[in-house]
Amino acid sequence: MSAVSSAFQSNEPVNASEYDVIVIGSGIGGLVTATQLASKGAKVLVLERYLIPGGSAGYFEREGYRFDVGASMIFGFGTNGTTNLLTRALKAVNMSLETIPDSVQIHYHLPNGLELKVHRDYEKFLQELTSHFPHEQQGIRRFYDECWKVFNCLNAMELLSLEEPRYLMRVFFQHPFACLGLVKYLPQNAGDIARRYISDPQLLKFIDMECYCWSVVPADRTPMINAGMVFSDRHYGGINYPKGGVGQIAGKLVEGLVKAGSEIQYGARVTQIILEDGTAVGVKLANGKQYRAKRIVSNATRWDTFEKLLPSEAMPASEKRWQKRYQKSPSFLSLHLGVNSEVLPSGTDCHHILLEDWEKMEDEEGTIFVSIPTLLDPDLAPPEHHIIHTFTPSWMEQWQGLSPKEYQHKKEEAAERIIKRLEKIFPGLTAGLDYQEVGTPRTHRRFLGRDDGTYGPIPRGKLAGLLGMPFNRTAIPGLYCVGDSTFPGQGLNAVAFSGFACGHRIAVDLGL
Ligand SMILES: NC(=O)c1ccc[n+]([C@@H]2O[C@H](COP(=O)([O-])OP(=O)(O)OC[C@H]3O[C@@H](n4cnc5c(N)ncnc54)[C@H](O)[C@@H]3O)[C@@H](O)[C@H]2O)c1
Ligand SMILES: CC(C)=CCC/C(C)=C/C=C/C(C)=C/C=C/C(C)=C/C=C/C=C(C)/C=C/C=C(C)/C=C/C=C(\C)CCC=C(C)C
Repeated sequence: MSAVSSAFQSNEPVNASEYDVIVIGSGIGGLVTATQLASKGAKVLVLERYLIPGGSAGYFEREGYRFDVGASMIFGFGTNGTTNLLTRALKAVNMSLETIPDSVQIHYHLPNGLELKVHRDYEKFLQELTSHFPHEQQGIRRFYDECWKVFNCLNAMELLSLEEPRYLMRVFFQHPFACLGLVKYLPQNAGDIARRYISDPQLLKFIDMECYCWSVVPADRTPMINAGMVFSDRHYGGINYPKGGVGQIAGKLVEGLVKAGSEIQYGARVTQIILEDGTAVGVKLANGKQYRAKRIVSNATRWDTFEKLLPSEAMPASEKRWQKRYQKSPSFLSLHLGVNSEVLPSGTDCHHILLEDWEKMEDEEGTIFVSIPTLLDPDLAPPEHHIIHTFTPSWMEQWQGLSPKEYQHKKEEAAERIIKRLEKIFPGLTAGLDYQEVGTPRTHRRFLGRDDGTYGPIPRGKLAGLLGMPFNRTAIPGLYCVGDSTFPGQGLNAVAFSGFACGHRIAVDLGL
C-alpha cells in the first residue's frame, strides 16, 4: 500500500459507529439530507468548515447590510404540489419560513433593445414575449407548454431516490403516465425541443439566455427536465424570497436538525474520508479529530470529494468517466453594493439580466446578473438604502499569481467596468454608492470550499439530458454525494431534491 493511501486509513480500532450518518458540509443539499434522516430517527453529525451554515445559500453582514452570498432567486417555496421542496424540507423538521412573493422572475435587458419581463403570471409573460415575436406566437406557446408537461409529471409524484427500486415501482403504479413522460424527457435537452417549434434566430437566442442564466450553458446543453422545472415553477409555486434573507433557510433547517436530536459543528473542516477495506467509515478533521459513522455523505463538490478528501488511487473509474463528460463551470465576480434608494426608480424589479451582444453571452464578464432583495425585504439594508448584488462569470485563472496590491487593484478595475455597464439600467449608480465589497473566484473557493470557486458541473459538450448526472451512491461503499454535483444539478430546489433522494436512499440502506 502506498504512503498516500495509508494516510487515509484509520489507525483507530474498529469501534461501533458513534453516528448513523456524517454529512460533510452544510449547504442546502447537505442540510436537507441531514434533516430528512434526523426526522426519521437517525443520529446525524453535520461538519461545516465555515462559521455559519448554508454554503452558497449563506449570508454576511457589513455596516447594516445583510448580503446573500449567492442564491437569491429562490424556487421551491410554493404551497401546492410536490415540487415545493424547500417548504417540504423545512416542514419535515417542523419548521417554516415567511416568504415574500416576487411578481417578476427576471427583467431582461438584451441586445437590439429586447426588453422584457418574465411575469409570475404565465399568460402575461407569453403575451409580452409574443409582442416581440408575433410571427412565433404558436411556437412560443408550444415550447413553454411542453415545459409544463414535464413539470406536471414531476409535480404529481412524491420525489424521492431514483436509486430505490421499491419507490420506483410504487410511483410507477401510482402515476404510470407521469413516469413514462419523465422517462421520455430524461435524455433530452431544452434546445432540441425549442428548435422543434421555433425558428426565429433571435428568439432561439432568447431561449438560450433563459437557460444560461441558471444552468450556465445554452439551451442545447440544458436538460429538458430542469428547464421544465424552472420555466413552469416560476409561474406555479413562483419565486419567493425568505423574509430576513436567504440565510434563514439554512438557519431554520439547522434549528430543526438540532431539535430532532442531531448535531452540527462549525469550524470543522474535514480533510480526509477514512476508508477501511475500501469502505468509507469516518472522517478526519483539520484539527486531528476523527469521527465514525455507518454512512458518510459529502456535500463538497465531486472534485473536492474525490481529489482532495480521498487518496488518488481511490478515485473510481466512474468518476474519471464523469470528469470526461462534465467540467467545472466558471466562478463569479460578485459585487455586493449598498446604494442610496434614489438610485432605483419606482417600479424597479428585483432580478435583472443585462447583455449587450449575443456573441458574448457565455464570455467572462459577458452576462451580468442583478438581484435587489431589499425591494422585497427592506429590512436587509439601513433605512433609505438598498442592496444591489450583481455578478458575472469569471474564471479562477484570471485571479491567480497576483500580489495583494495587484489583486486589490484588479478587483477595483473589474468593479468599475461592471458598475459602468449597469449605469445603463440604473443611471446614477456610481454617485449613489454607499458600500462596496468585491468577491472573486478566489473568494468563492475560500469561503465555500468549492474547487476553483465553481458554480457547479456543466456538460463539456452536448449530452443526453440528465442521464449522465450521477445519483447519490458512489462507487465507494458507505460514501454518498449530495448537492449540485449530483442529479439534477445546480439550484437550491435542485440540491434540495438531491438531499431528499440521498436521505431516502440512506434511510433504506440503514433500515430506518
Ligand atoms: N438560486 C440562486 O440564485 C443561486 C445562486 C448561486 C448558487 N446557487 C446554488 O446553490 C446551490 C448550493 O448547494 P450545495 O448544497 O451543492 O453546496 P454548497 O457549496 O452551497 O455547500 C457546501 C458546503 O460544504 C462546506 N464544505 C465544503 N468542503 C468541506 C469540508 N472539507 N469540510 C467541511 N465542510 C465543507 C462548505 O463550506 C459549504 O458550506 C448550488 O447548486 C448553487 O448552484 C443558487
Ligand atoms: C419507474 C419509471 C419507469 C421511471 C421513473 C422516472 C422518474 C420517476 C423520473 C423522475 C425524475 C425526477 C424526480 C427528476 C427531478 C428533477 C428535479 C427535482 C429537478 C429540479 C430542477 C431545479 C432546477 C434546475 C433549478 C434551478 C435554479 C437555479 C439554478 C437558479 C439559479 C438562479 C440564479 C443563478 C440567479 C440568476 C438570476 C439573476 C440574479 C437575475
